[in-house]
Amino acid sequence: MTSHASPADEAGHQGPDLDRVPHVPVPAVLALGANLGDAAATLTEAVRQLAEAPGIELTGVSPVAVTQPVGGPPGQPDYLNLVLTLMTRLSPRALLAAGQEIERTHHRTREVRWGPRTLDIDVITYDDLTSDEPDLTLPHPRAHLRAFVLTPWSWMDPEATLSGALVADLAAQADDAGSVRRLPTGTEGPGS
Ligand SMILES: Nc1ncnc2c1ncn2[C@@H]1O[C@H](COP(=O)(O)OP(=O)(O)OP(=O)(O)O)[C@@H](O)[C@H]1O
Ligand SMILES: Nc1nc2c(c(=O)[nH]1)N=C(CO)CN2
Repeated sequence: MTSHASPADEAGHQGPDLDRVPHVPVPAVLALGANLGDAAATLTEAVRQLAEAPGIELTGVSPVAVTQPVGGPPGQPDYLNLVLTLMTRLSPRALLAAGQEIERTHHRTREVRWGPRTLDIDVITYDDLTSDEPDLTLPHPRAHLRAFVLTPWSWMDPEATLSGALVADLAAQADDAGSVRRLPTGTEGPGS
């Protein structure tokens, strides 16, 4: 565990320093989603890009989930989702930026909130850091409600916890629990 607290600023606001580079690698969890183009190929490539990114060492790749879209415009294709665990020497914001850079290489655009996308990479947790900053809220503010994140995470690590709760329990309680299924074995995908 590392301390990320920064001194209170002039307004008395105290928050984590999201640009702080850790002294030792810290654990983090990322969630990936894709529902445009060849989503399986995109996820495979994105996992490879993250594995090769400086300052990131992947420690786990979940099986791929086929998930019905949550929110956003109607008529979107199903998503493929997966979760990665890693150790990183990057600061929280640098880890977010690394994911966003990879999104850009897959021509990710941001037009409609929760609209279809070639690739989305969310930072779910970074060490034990909590942040209310709009550009990087930690843990991810909606992850605990999303079976499309929680279920593949629990497949990979049945003991995983998020903010003190068992991820598998949160997955079972999520509104979208019934619309997440495992990509059939033998299908192309980074977790297969
Ligand atoms: N934990 C986080 N992981 C990724 N982005 C975050 C996080 N916290 C805040 N953000 C900010 O959210 C902004 C919008 O991100 P994005 O376009 O990926 O949202 P979304 O995937 O459509 O929706 P959601 O945030 O519900 O997953 C980003 O510019 C980013 O700075
Ligand atoms: N099934 C599914 N639904 C979503 C997803 C996603 O990755 N999978 N991402 C969203 C915004 O991040 C909104 N809705």
